[in-house]
Amino acid sequence: MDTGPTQGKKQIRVGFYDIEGTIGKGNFAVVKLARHRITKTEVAIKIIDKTQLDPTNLEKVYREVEIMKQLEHPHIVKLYQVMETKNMIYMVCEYASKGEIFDYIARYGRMGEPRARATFAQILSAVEYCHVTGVAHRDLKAENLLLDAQMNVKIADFGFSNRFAPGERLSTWCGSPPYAAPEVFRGKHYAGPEIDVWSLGVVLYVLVCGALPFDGSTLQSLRDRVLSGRFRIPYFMSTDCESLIRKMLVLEPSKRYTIPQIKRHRWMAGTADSICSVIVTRPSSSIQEPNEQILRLMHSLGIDISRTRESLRNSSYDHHAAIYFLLLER
Ligand SMILES: CC1(C)C(=O)N([C@H]2C=Cc3c(O)cccc32)c2nc(Nc3ccccc3)ncc21
Repeated sequence: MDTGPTQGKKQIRVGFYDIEGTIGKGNFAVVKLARHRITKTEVAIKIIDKTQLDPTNLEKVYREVEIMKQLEHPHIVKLYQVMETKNMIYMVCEYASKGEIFDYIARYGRMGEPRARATFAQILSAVEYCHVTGVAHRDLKAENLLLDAQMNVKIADFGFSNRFAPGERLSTWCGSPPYAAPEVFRGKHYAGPEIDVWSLGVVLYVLVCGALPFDGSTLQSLRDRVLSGRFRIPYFMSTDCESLIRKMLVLEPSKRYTIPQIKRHRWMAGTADSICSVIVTRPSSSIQEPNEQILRLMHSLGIDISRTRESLRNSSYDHHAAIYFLLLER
């Protein structure tokens, strides 16, 4: 019994993690703030009760895990470890301590365009990386864009994401209505990236205006607004910003800007040199070429690094991998 600083209050533990609080609750999942007992790093653990899920939603959870295992980018929440029991799945993830961009804007109001540009460039590099990796997020919205302690963007919640392949069409209705593309409202089939671009257009509008471009008191009135493709441009929005948003919120998917076109737009000028654009062209990862310095540090902690190498190679996402990723973070 740990009678240390908690003065006898029972520390709840999951694996090597001490639970410290609750960050959020979903219908079949709860997200807890926790701390790794060895590295003392804060993490966010998404705890899913499998017994509450029907086979379709269970399949979606496993797909989310598989997709998150594949993604490694500075502006995407990192998955460190997966633990599974008969009834539960525990996804140990990077903790974005400053919460949702949505709440940040609700509290501090719209961002000035320079701030919005820097934030949007981070979001864009993460989404481009997903598309290059063959993944469409499909639920991009201000509520899923988190901020870490350094105010960097961390995209969360790949619950709706899916792989897309050129030529293949997806059809599931997903995402949040104010961010959903017209073709999704029309129940049309779509490839994937172009509905993320529409949502990015809505996100950029929200960052700059602090309000949604399309809204409505009923789903029907919202749908009509989206399908009209008309939205208000406030007096304070620059013409360059308006021009970019109008190229993303295009009704016809084939005429909508692609991410490379967005990056070249004059409103985005000056963000191309950010580190992330380098990573997209060469998606190297610390999984394929483990960081030898971290392995040496683990060895000095008495941790078996041959087990760690094997765990990284097999994408086991077990305790060894978690310690490696957590030490890499610092
Ligand atoms: C594991 C993971 C990725 C996750 O599933 N959530 C949940 C939980 C709350 C929530 C939300 O409010 C919006 C999106 C995702 C989520 C996380 N929340 C955080 N930070 C946070 C901090 C203060 C407020 C909200 C979120 N970091 C990592 C995650």
